[in-house]
Amino acid sequence: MSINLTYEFIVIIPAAGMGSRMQATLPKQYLNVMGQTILTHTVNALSKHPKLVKFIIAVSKNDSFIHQIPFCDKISIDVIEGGEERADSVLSGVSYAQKKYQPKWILVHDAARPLITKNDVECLIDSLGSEAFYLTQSIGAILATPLKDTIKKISHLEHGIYTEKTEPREKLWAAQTPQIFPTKTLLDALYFCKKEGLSVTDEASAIELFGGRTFIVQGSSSNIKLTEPADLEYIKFVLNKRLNQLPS
Ligand SMILES: Nc1ccn([C@@H]2O[C@H](COP(=O)(O)OP(=O)(O)OP(=O)(O)O)[C@@H](O)[C@H]2O)c(=O)n1
Ligand SMILES: C[C@](O)(CO)[C@H](O)COP(=O)(O)O
Repeated sequence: MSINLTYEFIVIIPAAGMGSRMQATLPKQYLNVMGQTILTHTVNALSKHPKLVKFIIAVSKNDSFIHQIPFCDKISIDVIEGGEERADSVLSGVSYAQKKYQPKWILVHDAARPLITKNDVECLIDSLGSEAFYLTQSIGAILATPLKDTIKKISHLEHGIYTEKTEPREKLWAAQTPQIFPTKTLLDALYFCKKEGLSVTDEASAIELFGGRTFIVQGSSSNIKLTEPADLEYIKFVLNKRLNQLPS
């Protein structure tokens, strides 16, 4: 498959988690909603954007589900082995993509975020060519949303936990995915964090620890990550509305 790596993009989809917080009988990315797995909904949602042409799905070593999923033939998928932590799965995916396709840019999107929209992906990709991206000297971009609650930094004592002074809410946003970075830089940043034993929960954190800056694009509050049981009810509700084109 030839990929026009100037105007087309590859997406790493970390899907090797166990979904322990979900407390389900199978990993949450394989839970069935309206006849399709969460992972299928996520891949289908991403594939609505014409510039996303290759999906590299990182699954756990003993995954027995992925090859039973009937993805649409038009969607080009490579399946690789993920790792112990999310960052390891992303590192495996980016390393594989770099070796096989040498893409200039790479996107990373959680399998557990099935409500991503074509418009949000478009806004993220478009931001790379914006004056603001250039003027902020950013090297990549992420979707994120402003917080609705006041966030408290905590400290622990044996008697309980208490609050510490923290940043004002206006300066704190909730990161989502997709996150997009130059492939080589992201690969170097993830290797650096791995080598230094620095635990990161998203790609932007690795880039920041590696000395880079990340541009923020406001995403949709509906682009939640399936984490706990209550999230599944919301995802079912939104998917049902979209599939039945009810006004949101
Ligand atoms: N070793 C891991 C851990 C997580 N992920 C993926 O990273 C995404 C976000 O991670 P998270 O929501 O934490 O998923 P889990 O680790 O499965 O959830 P939990 O922490 O509740 O076990 C998910 O799509 C998950 O499949 C991964 O590819 N490899
Ligand atoms: C990448 C992410 O979805 C951004 O909010 C989040 O960090 C994933 O965290 P998790 O603990 O692996 O779910």
